[in-house]
Amino acid sequence: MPGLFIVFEGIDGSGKSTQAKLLAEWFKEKGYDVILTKEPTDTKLGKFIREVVVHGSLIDGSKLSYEAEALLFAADRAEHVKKVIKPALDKGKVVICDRYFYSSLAYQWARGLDLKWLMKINEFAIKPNLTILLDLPTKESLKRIRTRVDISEFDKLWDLQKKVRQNYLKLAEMFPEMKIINAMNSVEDVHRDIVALVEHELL
Ligand SMILES: Nc1ncnc2c1ncn2[C@@H]1O[C@H](COP(=O)(O)OP(=O)(O)O)[C@@H](O)[C@H]1O
Ligand SMILES: Cc1cn([C@H]2C[C@H](O)[C@@H](COP(=O)(O)OP(=O)(O)O)O2)c(=O)[nH]c1=O
Repeated sequence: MPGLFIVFEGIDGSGKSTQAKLLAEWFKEKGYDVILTKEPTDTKLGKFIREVVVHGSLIDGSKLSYEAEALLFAADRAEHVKKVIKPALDKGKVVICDRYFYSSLAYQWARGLDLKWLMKINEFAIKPNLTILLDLPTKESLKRIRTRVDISEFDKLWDLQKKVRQNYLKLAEMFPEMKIINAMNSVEDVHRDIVALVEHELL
């Protein structure tokens, strides 16, 4: 049986890591063979990206150009698809991924890069069976991650997150596999809504 590929997307603090873990547990309890993965990956390349791009440039633009950032995320994804995601799907596993190419479209588009170019450099990325967009107001997401962000960066992060949220909502109109879940509810209620969506769309 071919595997199932499920992706979580959303702005920082929308609950992706929390919900991805809960859904992986849910599948495991049903007897499925599940892998839980994320982007940037935990490889040397992914760690490099997190260090140089995410922490170096979350706000003010990194030492790297935005084009170079986009290509780095795409390079990490190429390795991820080829060495982790596709082999697991070929073995019939459920692959749950916290961020995927939609993050590149939403975030690098917000940096002013051309959407068509971003789609081109990610065209190798296999399409998920289901992409879950956890949507919530920027204000709430920033409240949830306030401990992670240096207070001096807050305003610029606010602007970026607002733009990224709008981009995600536009992407949801472009990609039929992307479904919107209200991330404002409690952890349990969001999980319940996600399970209902998975059962309706995939099982
Ligand atoms: N539905 C929710 N309601 C309130 N807080 C939440 C909810 N989901 C996650 N959180 C909290 O918000 C923070 C960010 O959650 P996380 O899953 O790390 O988000 P992301 O991976 O999207 O950045 C964590 O402290 C988490 O415990
Ligand atoms: C995968 C990916 C992430 N990103 C950004 C989104 C996040 O700010 C950061 C990834 O860090 P992450 O640990 O996912 O942040 P969070 O858990 O708060 O969502 O990198 C891109 O800009 N492009 C991409 O292709």
